[in-house]
Amino acid sequence: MARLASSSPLYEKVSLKNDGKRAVEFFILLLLASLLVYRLLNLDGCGFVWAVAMACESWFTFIWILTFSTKWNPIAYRTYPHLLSLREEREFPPIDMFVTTADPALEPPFITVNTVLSLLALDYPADKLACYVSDDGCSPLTYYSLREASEFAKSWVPFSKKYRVQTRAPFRYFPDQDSKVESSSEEFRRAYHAVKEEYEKMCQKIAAAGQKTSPCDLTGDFAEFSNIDRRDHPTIIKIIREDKDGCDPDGIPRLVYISREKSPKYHHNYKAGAMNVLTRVSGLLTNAPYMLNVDCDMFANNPQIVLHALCLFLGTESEVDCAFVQCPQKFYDGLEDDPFGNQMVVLYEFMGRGIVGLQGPFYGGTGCFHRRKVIYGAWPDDSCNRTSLKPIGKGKDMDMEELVKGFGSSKELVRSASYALEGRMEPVSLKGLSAFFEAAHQVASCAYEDDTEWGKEIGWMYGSTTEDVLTGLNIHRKGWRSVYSTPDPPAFLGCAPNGGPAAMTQMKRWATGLLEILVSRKSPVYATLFGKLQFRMCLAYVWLLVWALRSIPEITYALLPAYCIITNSHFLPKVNEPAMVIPTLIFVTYNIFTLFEYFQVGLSVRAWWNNHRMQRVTSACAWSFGVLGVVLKILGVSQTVFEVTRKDSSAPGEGEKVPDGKFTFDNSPLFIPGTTLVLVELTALVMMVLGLRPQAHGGSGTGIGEVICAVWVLLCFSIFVRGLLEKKGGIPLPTVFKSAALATLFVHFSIFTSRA
Ligand SMILES: O=c1ccn([C@@H]2O[C@H](COP(=O)(O)OP(=O)(O)O[C@H]3O[C@H](CO)[C@@H](O)[C@H](O)[C@H]3O)[C@@H](O)[C@H]2O)c(=O)[nH]1
Ligand SMILES: [Mn+2]
Repeated sequence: MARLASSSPLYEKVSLKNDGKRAVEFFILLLLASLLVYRLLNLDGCGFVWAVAMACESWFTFIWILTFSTKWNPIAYRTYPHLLSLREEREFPPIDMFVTTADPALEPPFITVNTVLSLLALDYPADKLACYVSDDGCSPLTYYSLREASEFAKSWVPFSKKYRVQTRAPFRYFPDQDSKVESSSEEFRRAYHAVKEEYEKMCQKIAAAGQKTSPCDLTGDFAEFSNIDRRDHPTIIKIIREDKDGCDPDGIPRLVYISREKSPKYHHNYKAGAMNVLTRVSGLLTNAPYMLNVDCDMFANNPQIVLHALCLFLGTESEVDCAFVQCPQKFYDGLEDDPFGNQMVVLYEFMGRGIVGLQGPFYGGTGCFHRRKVIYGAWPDDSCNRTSLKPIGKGKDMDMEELVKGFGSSKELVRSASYALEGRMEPVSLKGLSAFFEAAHQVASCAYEDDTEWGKEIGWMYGSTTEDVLTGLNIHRKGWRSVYSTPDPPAFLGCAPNGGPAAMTQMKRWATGLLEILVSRKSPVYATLFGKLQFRMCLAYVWLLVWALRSIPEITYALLPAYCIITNSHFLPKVNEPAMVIPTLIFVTYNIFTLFEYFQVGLSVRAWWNNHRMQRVTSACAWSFGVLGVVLKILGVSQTVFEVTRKDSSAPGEGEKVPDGKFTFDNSPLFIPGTTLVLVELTALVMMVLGLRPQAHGGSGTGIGEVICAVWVLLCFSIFVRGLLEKKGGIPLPTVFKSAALATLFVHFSIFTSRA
């Protein structure tokens, strides 16, 4: 495709480096180093506590080095889609859009429908778009809802394009617009009320269908859903909307529903498995060179997002610079001051942009545009074969036999894959829909991937519950770079889980999946040694993949003040020692510095504090179970699982929502570490106040430092203190008892070791 004259580039790359911040970060690094030196110099006679503290602090220094390196050169991309709009429509490449959903109860079809509607209404020639929905829940309600949505799209798509609606997910658009509409033109008002009425009808139908055991009679078009077991059923593929008369750029994109075959005999590999089926089925029908994928709750919030992404794909000098375009995950209905610390704004802004300045953003699983050929395992053109794995897709010398080995036995799929790898844009010409159905059922079956490269070298990678990071890493390993797109308004918005069990479970899954990658053969260390992953990119990946491991030193360090108070010893210098300056400075500088970062992106002190303390809670409670999960997997005791996050439905009449920012507890063992920590610190402080402690050895008893630290830990875990006191919504008694038992053990252990 011809590129525009270089005088009007489609995008710009801007460096956001900030020398002041670099200096402070370096200063903190120096402080950490001097603390370690101080510990080393005073090793004699200090014993166990000293060594433990030093080990933890070495780890924190290591993490800081990773952070420091990653944040060094933050980058932003600015894209100019209006320049792209000047081009002829026929120059625009086709895009396949994938939506995954897995459970109609945790992910209400109403939400999926809104996401799909927002995609169908994107500002892009409709005949170049196709939307594929994968339903791992095999739910007739989801299918029913999508059919209704497709009907409604007939009014919604032209309406939103004609009036340049910004938010094209109706459930977000209408409530927001109601107050403004009365001051608009007569014509708009009429159109608005008409389309709103249709929308409400659709909602009512979906809600009514959701109330019944099955949404309608499971006959006719629905017959395949009757008596179905979602864990054991044949493939269901439905073309909800096809492109009958060929090209109509002003029409409505194609919409396809897929529920892949499931069988207890085959592991379905969760989302990665679903994505691979979507890739194959779409390869047969449309075979677009670019693929957008979103989670079912991540609606398109910027209707121009495809154009923004194409600015990057088409504007980069060489393909190697842009394997995929990732948009950051942002959330709608974000609670004020981020009480659960899961909006990740600051994380994306500084760490995220820093990574963008390295080899490009990690793949985040949603809001991402991929090149199909990269997903098909292609290497950048100039690459030499540095690993034992054969590079696929080297243009002319493509070997048919190799392709069948990689892509499986479907002739149609192999042909379409060879087109994609060669960069030819046409889809395979299947003779009519029945030929398509036959081939599509074949590639969506459980057994299709046997003895192929799917999940290993082709498609979304298997073996981690964070398949996104693993898949992205495998792309970066080949030397590809990726690009970040942050248009205004934000490209996609999704829903962040509420605080409590849902958020903790999600964090546990992430930590587990990330650690699975670190200990696997696909780890970034190998990728740097034997592949083309850049060294500092490797450090950035390590920073992410060690999330779970960070829980161990963090819990240990949080226990140290309690241990010292109980045993009347110390792990910090005394107030009268000059060395006390070092930990004090670290504490003060670090906190002021991070606070400043929150101010930089316009957030409040409260948001900073919430994130800081929730980080400690997540680490102690969720990440620690990530370590446990992976250890059990390595020992062969149990497998890791992908537990789907509950999405709160804003569907009208779907019951009450509780977005009051209150952290809730349940019986899950995830809450035991936090409860135990709180009980231990409290016990220590009480023992100190009541004078129940042993005499200090030679005047080296607990100092003020340890007491401040214990109080700080209690402040960080204050939701647990509250949870202990509250009857309703507090920590369940069984959890309290288990934690109390652990806390008692710890106190006895401490006293025992100090006597020994
Ligand atoms: O067996 C499964 C399990 C999940 N999903 C889909 O995967 C997506 C993500 O699931 P969710 O429960 O929302 O997980 P999150 O933790 O919110 O997802 C984040 O983290 C995942 C990796 O852990 C990535 O895959 C996601 O893209 C990213 O948004 C959803 O659309 C699900 O429908 C499936 O299709 N099949
Ligand atoms: Mn999600």
